[in-house]
Amino acid sequence: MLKLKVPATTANLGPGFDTLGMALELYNTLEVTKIEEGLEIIIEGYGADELPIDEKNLVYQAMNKVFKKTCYYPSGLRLRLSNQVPLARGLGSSATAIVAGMVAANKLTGEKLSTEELLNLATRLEGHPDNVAPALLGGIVVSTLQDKGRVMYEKIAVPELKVVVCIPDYQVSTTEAREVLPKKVDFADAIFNVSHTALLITGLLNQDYDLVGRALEDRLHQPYRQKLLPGFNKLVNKVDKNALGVVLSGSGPTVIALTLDKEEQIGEEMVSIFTEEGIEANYLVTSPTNQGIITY
Ligand SMILES: Nc1ncnc2c1ncn2[C@@H]1O[C@H](COP(=O)(O)OP(=O)(O)O)[C@@H](O)[C@H]1O
Ligand SMILES: N[C@@H](CCOP(=O)(O)O)C(=O)O
Repeated sequence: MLKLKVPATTANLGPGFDTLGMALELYNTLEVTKIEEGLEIIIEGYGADELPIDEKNLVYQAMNKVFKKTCYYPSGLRLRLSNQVPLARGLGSSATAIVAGMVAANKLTGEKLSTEELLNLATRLEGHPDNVAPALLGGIVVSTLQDKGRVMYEKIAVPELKVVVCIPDYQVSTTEAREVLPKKVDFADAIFNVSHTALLITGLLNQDYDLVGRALEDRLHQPYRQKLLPGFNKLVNKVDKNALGVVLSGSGPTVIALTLDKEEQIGEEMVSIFTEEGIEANYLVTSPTNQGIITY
C-alpha cells in the first residue's frame, strides 16, 4: 500500500498571477492499494458527498495520464482519499488531487517519470503551474509555462510568517473565476504587477517582511474578481493595518492574511467583516511549508 500526503497551496500571492504559489501546512492524504480488479474509491472529509467515486474522479484521471504515458495498466485499484482541503475555495484542491494521483501512479510504475515530467504533465491537466508546482515541490515556487508545455521554475524558501486563511462558506470554481478576467489589460497595470512581483520576490529572498507587505498589491485579477467576493475591499483596507498584507488565495473566495503576529485577532476580524456582508466564513491559522508531497 502506498500513502501520500500532499499540501494545499495558495497561488498568486497578490501580484504573481499564474506565477507564484506557496505550499501550506494543510493536507490531503491518498492511500493506494492494488486489488485484483476494478476501481474502488473511498472519500473521507471534504468532497465525501460530492466527488465522483468512479473513473471521473480527478485523482484517478491524473493517475491514468501517467499510466497511459508509461504504458502501465494495473489490474485493479483501491483509492482512499482523506481531504482536509476544502473544494473550490482557492486552496489548490484540484492540484492536490492531480499531484497526488500522478505521484502515486508514478510510484506504481517504478518511477518511470522524472519530477520535471510529472510537473509538466500536472500543469497540462491543471491549466497553470502555480498550484501544482508547490504541491509537488513545497516552498514558494516561481513558475512559468513555456512553449511545448514545459514549466520553467525556481523554488525559494518560505518566509517565517503565519498565514491566516479565511474561508467563506461557498464555492467558486477556478473556471468561473477565470471567466471574469479581461482578455486584455492596460499597459500600466501590467507594469504595476511586474514591478510588484519582482519586489515581492526580493522581499522574500531578503526576509524583508515590510517590503513583502508593501509588494502584495495586484491589478491583474483581484479587481475583476471582487464581484465574486463581497467585502473583499473592506477586508483589505481594515485587516491590512494589523497584518503585513491581505490577498485573495488563488482564484478565491478564500482570503489570506500574511502576518508576524496577532493571528487570532486578524482571523476574527476577517470573519466579522464577511459576517457584515452576510457571508458565513471561518478561519484557520497555518504556516507555509518547504515540504511538498510526501510518499510513505
Ligand atoms: N480531493 C479531490 N479528489 C478529487 N477531485 C477533487 C479533489 N479536490 C478537488 N477536486 C476537483 O477539483 C475541483 C475544484 O477545483 P478548482 O475549481 O480548481 O478549485 P480549487 O481552488 O480548490 O483547486 C472540484 O470540484 C473537483 O472536481
Ligand atoms: N492562478 C490561478 C490560481 C488558481 O488557484 P485555485 O487554488 O483557485 O485553483 C488563478 O488565479 O486562476
